[in-house]
Amino acid sequence: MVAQVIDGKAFAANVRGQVAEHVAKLKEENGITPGLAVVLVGEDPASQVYVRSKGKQTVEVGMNSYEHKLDVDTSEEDLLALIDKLNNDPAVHGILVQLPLPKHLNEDLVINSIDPAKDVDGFHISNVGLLGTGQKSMVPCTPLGCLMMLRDHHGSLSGMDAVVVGRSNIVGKPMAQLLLGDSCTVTIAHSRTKDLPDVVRRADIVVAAVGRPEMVPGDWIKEGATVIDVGINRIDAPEKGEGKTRLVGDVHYESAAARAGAITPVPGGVGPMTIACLLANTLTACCRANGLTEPEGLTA
Ligand SMILES: Nc1nc(=O)c2c([nH]1)NC[C@@H]1CN(c3ccc(C(=O)N[C@@H](CCC(=O)O)C(=O)O)cc3)C=[N+]21
Repeated sequence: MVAQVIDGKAFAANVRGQVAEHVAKLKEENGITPGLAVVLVGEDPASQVYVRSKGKQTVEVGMNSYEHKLDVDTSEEDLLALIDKLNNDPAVHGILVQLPLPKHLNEDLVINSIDPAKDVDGFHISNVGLLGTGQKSMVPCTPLGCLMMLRDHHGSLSGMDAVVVGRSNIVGKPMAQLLLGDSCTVTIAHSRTKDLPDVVRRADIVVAAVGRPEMVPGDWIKEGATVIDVGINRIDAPEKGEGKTRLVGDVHYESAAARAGAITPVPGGVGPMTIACLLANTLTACCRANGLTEPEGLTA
């Protein structure tokens, strides 16, 4: 089988188009402009690139972008004070604190100080609990983007065997909850899983989210399965010249594409969908904050 490539870049452009349409309508009919605040502590170059592209796309869909760049040794007190200010700012509908934070800051404490209604990452314990009990919540962007692509490709996911490789709070666990919500039979596998290759071979849907370059080879993939590759790993690419690098996923793309029914590429797969879903979540948060009907098809 030669896999159909799921074009996350095109899919994300479509989601952003839908968001932009709703934003325009909100402005026109209600005089409201959604606002997203992004907080970056420190100067990690990869984070800076990512924050810049979020800011740019936020403005492109017609929303307000507020960037807060804080010094790497910002105190917890100062960071919490900023979050408190953003929580109480009516122009801000979504707050994202870029992770990871410098070591001296307590990530759990910081995330849980964000107003859950503005927690567009869906990381606040209150949103985690709401998702786990099937109640309306803010859903983490990466898993939401994966779910949208899976639903688009399959229609119903009911009864499918899904294996999520990776158990992180930001991808693996919420992804499993979403798949369960769509009536998949869900397995969460991880580094201690026995017979991992055989566990993955059972899957109709494989979501790889471990952060290890090309760790899932093609011969773990069941013929015709759908493969969602969440990993974005930068590795050396001496074949491109000295000091050059390239991006690869957690899946060995070529061998997996030879067996899968459908597969997301890296780059151009899950990554762009993550940002598109961040914008969708900001719009959703804005609609909820104003008691307005939220957009269809942009939430879980
Ligand atoms: N609170 C928080 N929320 C996040 O969602 C969050 C975060 N912190 N910290 C950092 C990670 C990383 N992340 C990415 C999203 C999109 C691409 C993306 O669009 N990547 C492009 C490639 C970009 C390139 O060429 O480097 C792609 O996959 O096609 C990458 C990385 C969100 N993160």
